[in-house]
Amino acid sequence: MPFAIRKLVYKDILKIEKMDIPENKTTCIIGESGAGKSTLLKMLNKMYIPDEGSIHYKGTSIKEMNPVSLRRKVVMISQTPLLFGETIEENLQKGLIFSEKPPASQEELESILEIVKLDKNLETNAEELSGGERQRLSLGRVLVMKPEVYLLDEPTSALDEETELAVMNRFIEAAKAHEGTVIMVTHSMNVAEQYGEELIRISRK
Ligand SMILES: Nc1ncnc2c1ncn2[C@@H]1O[C@H](COP(=O)(O)OP(=O)(O)OP(=O)(O)O)[C@@H](O)[C@H]1O
Repeated sequence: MPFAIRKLVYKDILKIEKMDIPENKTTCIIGESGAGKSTLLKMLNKMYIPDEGSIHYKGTSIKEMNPVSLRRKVVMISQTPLLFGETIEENLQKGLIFSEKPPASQEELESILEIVKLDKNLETNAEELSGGERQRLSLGRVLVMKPEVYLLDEPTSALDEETELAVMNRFIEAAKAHEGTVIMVTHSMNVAEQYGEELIRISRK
């Protein structure tokens, strides 16, 4: 059980009595706009600290954990894709630098671009990418890191339905190949129904 949440309160935004998120599975978080879905994800990697209650990661309270080491294991993609360098290659390698891992080979990076269906060269300037392409680059960047947990905040919101389903299918398969846990906020009932092994609905407090 990577995450066990008990009696959590955050401002007047979130109140969760008990929530368990399973390991090596895909959990989809759904709920109306403003319900607190992004807030919950940000608590799981200690970007926000609950006012009350506890969050345990693999049996240890995250209060006791160093935020940087937690974020190397529990990696987040924000709702608005961020760029971390000039070229696609720099963006893909950035997560490895952050987690102090050796750089990936060109072949590995090219296979990651295929998984996320980003048909571009590694040398392409990332500034040229569209919103949907940047989302796929972000998915690629976290996939290269092979973290224990992926926190994905609407990772495919800018993609058309067909591409969204194809990308998530391949992403989840790749994450599971190294025993990753995927926790994803999504507005897409298609994605939630097809890939959510667990479904958590958040409603306004
Ligand atoms: N740091 C903060 N301080 C105060 N209020 C906040 C903070 N972060 C978010 N909120 C508020 O908390 C509520 C929940 O926001 P959150 O972004 O978690 O919702 P969401 O369910 O992810 O919404 P959406 O689906 O629209 O992205 C919103 O009303 C938002 O304005």
